Order: sequence, then C-alpha cells, then structure tokens
Amino acid sequence: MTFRLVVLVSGSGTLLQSLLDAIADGGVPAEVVAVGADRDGIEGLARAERAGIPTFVHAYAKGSDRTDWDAGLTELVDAHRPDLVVSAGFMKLVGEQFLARFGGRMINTHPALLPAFPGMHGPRDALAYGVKITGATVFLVDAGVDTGRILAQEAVPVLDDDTVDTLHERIKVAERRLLIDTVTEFARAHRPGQN
Ligand SMILES: Nc1nc2c(c(=O)[nH]1)N[C@@H](CN(C=O)c1ccc(C(=O)N[C@@H](CCC(=O)O)C(=O)O)cc1)CN2
Ligand SMILES: NCC(=O)N[C@@H]1O[C@H](COP(=O)([O-])[O-])[C@@H](O)[C@H]1O
Repeated sequence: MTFRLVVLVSGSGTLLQSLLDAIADGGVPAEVVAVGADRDGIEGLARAERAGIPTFVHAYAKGSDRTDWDAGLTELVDAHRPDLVVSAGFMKLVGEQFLARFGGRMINTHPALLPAFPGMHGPRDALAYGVKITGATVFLVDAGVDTGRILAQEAVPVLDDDTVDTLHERIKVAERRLLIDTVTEFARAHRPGQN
C-alpha cells in the first residue's frame, strides 16, 4: 500500500522538488498524491504540475473568517486521504479543525534551530541576532507557532560574509536531507516489515 503524502507550499518549492526526486530515485517509499498552496502562480505548483501531480489552491482573503479558511483547507487536504501532510515552505498557520484531523501526522520544516528564531523569517532573524550556528528543524505541527515536538535537527554554520539568501540556501541543503529522512521514517513505520 502506498504511503500517501499531501505537500503544502507557498513559494519556489525546492523542498518539494527534493522530495519528488528522492521518491523517483526509489529512496523514499511514498507517493505525493497532491500539492496544495495558499496562493496561485508559484513555482511550487508549477513543479507539481510538471510532475503530473494534482494541485489545489486555497487562498485566504484578508479580513475573511479564518475558521472557514481552516475548514476549507481541511476538506481539500482530506479529499486526497493523506497518511502524512508535509508543510514545505507553507506560510499559513493551520488551525483547530485542521489539527483535529491531521494532528500527529503533519510535519513542517523550519529554517532555524528551534526553539530559536520561530516564525516566517528564520534566516533573517538568525543573521540579525549574530549567531554563528543556526540550522534546520523538522517537527510535528501543533497549535502553536513552531512549538511542536522536534523530530530532527541539523546545525548549519553562519559565515562572516553571509547574506540572508546565502545563509537560507545553505540551510535548505540541510532541510532537504532532514525532510527526506523524516518522511522515509514515517513511511517505514507505516509499513512494518516491508522495507
Ligand atoms: N499551527 C501551525 N501551523 C503551521 C506551523 C506551526 O508551527 N503551527 N508551521 C508552519 C510554517 N511556519 C514556519 O515554520 C509559519 C508559517 C506562517 C506563519 C505566520 O505567521 N503566518 C501568518 C501570515 C502569513 C502570510 O503572510 O501569508 C498567518 O498564517 O496568518 C508563521 C510560521 C506551517 N503552519
Ligand atoms: N516558517 C516556515 C518557513 O520559513 N519555511 C521555509 O520556507 C522555505 C521554502 O523553500 P522552498 O519554497 O524553496 O521549498 C524553506 O526554507 C522552509 O523551511
């Protein structure tokens, strides 16, 4: 039985791509059955379309009811019957309804060594603080902002001449490794004796 992944993205989707490549290479016993986004016109969705993977967009209109948005996202994701939801650069917080359905089986990758530098700007905040070591974290999503149980972490050095972009790119190399390893572990645990 296939281990079904729904991946949520908001941007360029390089983490999604690394997962797709690892699956295609036979390194991850899972399938991406859908890719969802909170905005249209992003490279993350184009990557999914090129790979022939169904996509959906569920945008949040500023000022509208966030609970309704969360319920809509829950149904859109649930329609694809995921075993695991992967937030790979998804820039929206999921709420109560989403977590009632997918709590314990939604992971997120974050570009900092949590609990340091949570939120939307991990690399920028680490650079501004002046730390010499930052990193990547994969964790189980809960109701807080980047407070869920940590599953894997990797340290990444900050270099003297780093910009936010050069630092973020170095962190993404670590994030890709952690994400592939974590998804593989989930998929293996789901199919005991078959891997
Ligand atoms: N309930 C949770 N949802 C999500 C988490 C989480 O830890 N708990 N992690 C994220 C990803 N994330 C960082 O890792 C993150 C994403 C978004 C935000 C945020 O403050 N978003 C705002 C505005 C976003 C926008 O500009 O569109 C919002 O959602 O209103 C913080 C951290 C995945 N979801
Ligand atoms: N707080 C969430 C957050 O900062 N997410 C980050 O967005 C990037 C997405 O890259 P990608 O679009 O190239 O895959 C990744 O670094 C991911 O950790």
